[in-house]
Amino acid sequence: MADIPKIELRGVSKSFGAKAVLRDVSFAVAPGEAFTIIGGSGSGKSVTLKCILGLMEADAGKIFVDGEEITAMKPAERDRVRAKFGMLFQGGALFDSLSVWRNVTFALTQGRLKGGGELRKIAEENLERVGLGAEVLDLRPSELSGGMQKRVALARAIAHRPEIVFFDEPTTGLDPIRADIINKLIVELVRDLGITAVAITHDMQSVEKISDRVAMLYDGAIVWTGPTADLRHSGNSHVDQFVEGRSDGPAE
Ligand SMILES: Nc1ncnc2c1ncn2[C@@H]1O[C@H](COP(=O)(O)OP(=O)(O)OP(=O)(O)O)[C@@H](O)[C@H]1O
Repeated sequence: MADIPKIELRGVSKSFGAKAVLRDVSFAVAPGEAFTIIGGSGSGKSVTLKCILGLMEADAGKIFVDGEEITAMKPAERDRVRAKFGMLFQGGALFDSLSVWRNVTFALTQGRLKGGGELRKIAEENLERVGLGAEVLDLRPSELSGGMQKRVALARAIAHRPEIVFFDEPTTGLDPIRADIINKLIVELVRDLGITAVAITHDMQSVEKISDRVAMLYDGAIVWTGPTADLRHSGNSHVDQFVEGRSDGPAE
């Protein structure tokens, strides 16, 4: 059982009209591993994530979660698998018409209806995990700073105890200090809750802090995969250019 990847993509391809945006993408993420997909703008990171989440259909290839092929599943079966997923959206995607605690417990109110008191308690526990106190429970997201909003979004992503959490550009819009705090929190949550993490980002600090392993997408294809420790001596010119943030190199 230990050999079954938590997530596996085999030969996934996707085109929009004549434009191939994913070309034969394959990778596997082990249980408990933190895996990050890097790549420049338009390289296909978001489309990869959307295919795994089932928000987009791949044209070819297979996607497996815990050894089950989700690309062959009926919608109800897919929902069962999707219940294992948590998601931290790029902008946080909090509902400003709802209080912080209602935002954190939003996924828990879908289907398994719990009483308000119980939900509030769950919100409090999860907010505590991300370093926020009970004083924020009744505030609206707009009353919080960007860094605090990100924490609330993190608390929401983990509140239903997902097995796999997807992080879409987790540090976007944060200054380096707050970005570092969020990166540390992600590392702690992944470790403490035994989560498998899949992130997409172009923030190198975030990549190095949160990932065990990295894959680089270039023009829709995986051009390198390896441990984070090898990123700075990958021997791959695309990775070098990305890591050093240079404008000269294979990517124009
Ligand atoms: N719904 C769509 N219809 C047509 N083209 C799309 C669609 N979604 C994405 N694309 C194209 O697919 C390519 C890959 O996009 P994607 O959003 O995955 O890039 P990305 O690596 O996430 O970039 P960024 O870092 O800028 O978010 C881009 O050329 C984009 O224009």
